[in-house]
Amino acid sequence: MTGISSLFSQSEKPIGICSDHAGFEMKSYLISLFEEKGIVYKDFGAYSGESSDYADFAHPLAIAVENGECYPGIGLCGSGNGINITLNKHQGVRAALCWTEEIARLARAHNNANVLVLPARFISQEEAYTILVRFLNTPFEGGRHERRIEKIPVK
Ligand SMILES: O=C(CO)[C@H](O)[C@H](O)[C@H](O)COP(=O)(O)O
Repeated sequence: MTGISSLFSQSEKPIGICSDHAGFEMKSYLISLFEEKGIVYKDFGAYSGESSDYADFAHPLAIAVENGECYPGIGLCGSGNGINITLNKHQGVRAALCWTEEIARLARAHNNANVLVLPARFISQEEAYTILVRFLNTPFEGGRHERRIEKIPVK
């Protein structure tokens, strides 16, 4: 598997990233990796570990992914559910809550997920790194999965 930096060089857009307070520490860890590897990103908050509301950060990230400003997105909260539910209110977002490398692979290969959501209170930093690298390095398979994702938006 190739690493974060080699994959990201294929994207012309910054990674968009957000969390609430529960995901702040893990977001900071991922941002430190981006900075170390020269990966361009845009941080949509939270900007501290002080108690906050995930929707305040998830909506701006979702809009940035929808309008093409950022790709892919990464969202983090305690369980991942609050951020994930909010992101998926946006028609142009396919956010996938991933807690294993295999689920991350399937989120890209089958669902063409454009936002990775991590449950920060339930995985280690090492697991987050592995999940993220797998997500970034897996292409969408298309075929039958294309037909299925085309049926997702509410008409
Ligand atoms: O929205 C969530 C659960 O669905 C997130 O995990 C939040 O981070 C969590 O609810 C925050 O909980 P806290 O007790 O306010 O820290």
